[in-house]
Amino acid sequence: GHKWGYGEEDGPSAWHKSYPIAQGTRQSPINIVPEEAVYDSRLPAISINYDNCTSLNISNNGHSVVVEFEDMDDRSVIQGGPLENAYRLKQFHFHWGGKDCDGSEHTVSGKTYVSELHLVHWNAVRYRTFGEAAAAPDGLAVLGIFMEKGDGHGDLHTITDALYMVKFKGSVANFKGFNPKCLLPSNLKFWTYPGSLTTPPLHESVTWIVLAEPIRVSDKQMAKFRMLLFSAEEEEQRKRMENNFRPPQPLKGRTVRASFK
Ligand SMILES: CCN[C@H]1CN(CCOCC)S(=O)(=O)c2sc(S(N)(=O)=O)cc21
Ligand SMILES: [Zn+2]
Repeated sequence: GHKWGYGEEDGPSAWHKSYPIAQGTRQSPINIVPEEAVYDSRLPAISINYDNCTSLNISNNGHSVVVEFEDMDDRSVIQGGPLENAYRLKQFHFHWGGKDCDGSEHTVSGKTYVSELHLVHWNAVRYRTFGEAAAAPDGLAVLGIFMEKGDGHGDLHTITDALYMVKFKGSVANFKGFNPKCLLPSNLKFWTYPGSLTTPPLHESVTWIVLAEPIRVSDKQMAKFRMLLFSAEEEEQRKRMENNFRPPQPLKGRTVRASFK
């Protein structure tokens, strides 16, 4: 696909030139306004069943740091909430800022968090491949978890301690045996709305499930995310990987539902 990034020339405000869907009717992220969300008492709780042995590797794709999972069966799935069937865990990744004033993609009444974790799942019941699902209106379900400044998160260090291995774009390292269930907050109350990928190709294929309770990340842990690079080892200019977030997009009449009052 076409080169895109988060800089002045190739950043979110320019993406529409190569990806016209950027100006579509169900784009993400959005600003969530809790008072305007519709409480839906019929929404079942989210059910998360992740197997301990499906994580594969951690990598730097030049846009974020990504942990990928084996997804040839239903060992690690999310279901319930707004989802009609089980969706398979494919990967998780993060978005963050350069300083602590912003970094998350979704905002809550205009409040930004220092980072946002995305757990990406695909509908393997209806689609044969991830790529097919990624382009289908009910193909993906992304669980969004806000990360706020605080004392270090018990298990996040497993990830931040591995980031030195994937400093450069294109680097990959073994990362087996990691179960992201340990990253979830204690309360799984959520907002949900129909949206899109927040990076190109910006497919309008995501059922977003955004948890209301953030997890905590320490200064030291954030510093390790910020030592990652957008650039590959052989590139001259070394650009720090930070501010890899898209700002909120127009709601365009969509309803955000809440699983809680
Ligand atoms: C840098 C590219 N990021 C993409 C890569 N994928 C999509 C394209 O795949 C086609 C085979 S993805 O479905 O893994 C995905 S989810 C999110 S987000 N931030 O909305 O959770 C972005 C992306
Ligand atoms: Zn994301």
